Amino acid sequence: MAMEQCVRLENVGRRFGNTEVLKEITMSVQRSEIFGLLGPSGAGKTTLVKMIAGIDTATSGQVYVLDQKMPKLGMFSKIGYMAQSDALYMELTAQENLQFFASLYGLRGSKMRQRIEAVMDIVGLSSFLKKQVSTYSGGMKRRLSLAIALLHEPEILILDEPTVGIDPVLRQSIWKEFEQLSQSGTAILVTTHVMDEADKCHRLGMIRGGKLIATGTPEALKQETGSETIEQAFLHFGGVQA
Ligand SMILES: Nc1ncnc2c1ncn2[C@@H]1O[C@H](COP(=O)(O)OP(=O)(O)OP(=O)(O)O)[C@@H](O)[C@H]1O
Repeated sequence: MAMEQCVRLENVGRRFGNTEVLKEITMSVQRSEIFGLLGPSGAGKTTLVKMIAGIDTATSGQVYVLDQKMPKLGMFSKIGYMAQSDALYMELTAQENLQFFASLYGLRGSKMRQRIEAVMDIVGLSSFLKKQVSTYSGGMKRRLSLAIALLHEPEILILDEPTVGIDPVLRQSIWKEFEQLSQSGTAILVTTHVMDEADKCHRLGMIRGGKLIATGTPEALKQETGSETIEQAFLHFGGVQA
């Protein structure tokens, strides 16, 4: 059966002035797939996901989302994007934040209420709905940002380090939710440098110095390099012997 590609990158590059931050990235993310972008700080993960989300533009190559060339304005309703830094209105309550973003996505009335309830339940914040966001901890803000990205049931979910500052128990339940979303057809692209999260992805892209140095399932990447862990496999592909 042919796989349905939700995201497709062809020789994508990005430079800032004379600095080439991403080089000839070719990869794809399929429907129902959790694809992890793994790499050290500064590797280019955020730059790459921003181009897929349509908030930055490649300087070379092509980015397609659902067969549409990005950036494209109308695509924002199909994409849920959780940035690395939280874009929340601190002086408003969580509920007001959610209502604001829900209205941008055209959600109204009972559908809006139902989605707000559902996403706050997923991130374990239901009892904090009416609290002002300025009183939230860092981890709670991350969870609220994730709730916002899930509001409009996007076909593609792009999550830039979604579980930073989130405790292990909740992190596990959030990953279960990612698994469920993927089973219901959502394509999920997640950046991480947490190795145990990398193991939960269906497929990984290892990125280092702006280059995609390897792609494959966690198992295949380990096998190919004779490694016991993803970390060792990463070091191997990066030219460092563990
Ligand atoms: N607007 C910009 N202007 C100039 N350089 C930039 C800009 N945005 C990113 N860069 C550079 O691009 C490189 C990749 O940054 P990026 O944020 O994509 O890395 P990352 O892999 O997401 O890192 P982290 O895990 O720390 O978030 C870095 O060297 C960064 O300094």
